[in-house]
Amino acid sequence: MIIAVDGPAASGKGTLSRRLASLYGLKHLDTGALYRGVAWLMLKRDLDPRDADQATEVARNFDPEALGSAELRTPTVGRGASLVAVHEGVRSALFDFQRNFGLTPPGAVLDGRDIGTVIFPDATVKFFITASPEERARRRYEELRVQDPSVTYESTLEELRRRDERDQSRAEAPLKPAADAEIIDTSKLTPDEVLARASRLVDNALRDFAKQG
Ligand SMILES: Nc1ncnc2c1ncn2[C@@H]1O[C@H](COP(=O)(O)OP(=O)(O)OP(=O)(O)O)[C@@H](O)[C@H]1O
Ligand SMILES: Nc1ccn([C@@H]2O[C@H](COP(=O)(O)O)[C@@H](O)[C@H]2O)c(=O)n1
Repeated sequence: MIIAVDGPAASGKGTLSRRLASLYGLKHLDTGALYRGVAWLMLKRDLDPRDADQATEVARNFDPEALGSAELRTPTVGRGASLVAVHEGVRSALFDFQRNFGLTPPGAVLDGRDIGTVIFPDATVKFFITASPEERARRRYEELRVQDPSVTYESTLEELRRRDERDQSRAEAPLKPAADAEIIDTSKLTPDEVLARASRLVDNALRDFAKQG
């Protein structure tokens, strides 16, 4: 079983994905970490994430050690990730890794921006998790200010809007809900309520699958 979970930054897709994976005994892949990893490797080597050839080269020789970096979740790396993510070469270099991860038993929950539209258009169930920019900025600000007291809510909201715009308007695999995705707005829902809503849909899909035999 493949569960695709897409949505904008800080919408709660990682939280839901981890909980779905645990509930259904599946693996979980945060695909944003791959783009963050490419950006982090480039920044560490003083390379410009806007350079398509260099970004593609780094993605083709991706070093999984990057996924362990403590700097992966910083705003600078997040911004770099959305810059490397526009390059077609980077996206195709990361394609096989994501497909292979999902297709290896026992199946997986993958969260990102293009899982239901590009990576697994044939996913068993697809979700598009969203929330208002203000609520997403509030959540991200609460996380970031623990590490860096100089971060402000206003700068977090501005960066989040800029990232939404870049992710939605790029030519390659833009952020948008798959036509057959269930859209969940988490602005006024607790993580438990989001899980309850999502798992009802997964249970229905599993029931339909069992009936088909
Ligand atoms: N339904 C919710 N209500 C309130 N807070 C939530 C909810 N879901 C997640 N959060 C919190 O919001 C923050 C962002 O959530 P999460 O990391 O799951 O988002 P994300 O969409 O995966 O973000 P990113 O794309 O940047 O990785 C976390 O601190 C998480 O605990
Ligand atoms: N499937 C994906 C996942 C992520 N991206 C890009 O990476 C940036 C960081 O992602 P987070 O989920 O860690 O916030 C994101 O803004 C996207 O630009 C992507 O393109 N496709």
